[in-house]
Amino acid sequence: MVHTSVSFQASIDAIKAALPENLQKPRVGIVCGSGLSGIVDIFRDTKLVPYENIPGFSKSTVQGHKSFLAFGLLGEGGVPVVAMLGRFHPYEGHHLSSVVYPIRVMAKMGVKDLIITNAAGSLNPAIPVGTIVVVQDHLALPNLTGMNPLLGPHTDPELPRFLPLSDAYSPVLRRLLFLAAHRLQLEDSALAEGTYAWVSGPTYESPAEGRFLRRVGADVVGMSTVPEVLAAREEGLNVMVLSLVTNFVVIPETYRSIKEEVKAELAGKKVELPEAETVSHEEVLAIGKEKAGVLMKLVESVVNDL
Ligand SMILES: O=P(O)(O)O[C@@H]1C[C@H](O)[C@@H](CO)O1
Ligand code: HPA
Repeated sequence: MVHTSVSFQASIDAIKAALPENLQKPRVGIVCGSGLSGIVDIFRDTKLVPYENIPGFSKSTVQGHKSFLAFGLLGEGGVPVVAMLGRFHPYEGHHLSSVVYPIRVMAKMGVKDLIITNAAGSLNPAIPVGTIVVVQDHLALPNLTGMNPLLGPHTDPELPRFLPLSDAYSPVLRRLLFLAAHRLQLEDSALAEGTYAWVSGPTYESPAEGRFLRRVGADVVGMSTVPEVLAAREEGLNVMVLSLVTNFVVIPETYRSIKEEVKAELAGKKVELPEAETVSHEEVLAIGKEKAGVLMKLVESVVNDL
């Protein structure tokens, strides 16, 4: 799908037609990761707009993702916000321009700050399951090899052609996050800082891939977020990313040697078969459900302080 200023205006008109006046200019955008859409429960004056009613929007097909934009007021100050209850991943077959289309629409509606959440696997033994990682950098092999949402003709002279990424993750928003954690009396170990590796999915990492990502400096890995960050930065938004660690990436130090096992078996030894460790989307969603409350409170508190 080719997105033009005409299609953006059509999307915005359709959205605004479904909203009361006080929700039409959201200040903060939120993208909800797998199983993390519960934040809408603490919005006030909530209005849901189904993606199917918005020209240019696709439909999210992943379990744990809905297909609504949720508008409402958040925090004591009643900050107008918009949340994507469900995102688009390239592995679902969405073109990268469709993946980032809602981000551009949010920016064109007036959003200034974007808080992106996701579920991610930990590559770092010091970052256990349940930790919220405040992303400070990313490693995006797809971007480096030609799968970059900003590829293509430079049609909007208002946007930069060559986007720097050294300052992609706002220190201002991250500071507010850690102050919020202090106010909420979270334990120090509840939060970590780290680098998010973006992979296309939908396969989880092989052990060698996990080891590679760890060695090149990634702390967590996931299948989303980076395209959204790029589009948001191109649109001039301040961005913060919170990754909820839902599993460890399986990175064995040594491999089971079938060759040696067969030798042992032929020599008459009984060979114990170890249970294979794997990760599943069900596990990802279960941890999301368990920890969504903390994430929600942190986001509310940051929005309150903006
Ligand atoms: O949308 P997010 O990044 O939170 O979802 C993660 C990555 C995959 O879509 C899925 C794998 O379990 O969860
Ligand atoms: N790998 C990639 N994406 C993920 C993972 C993972 O281990 N967990 C949740 N999303």
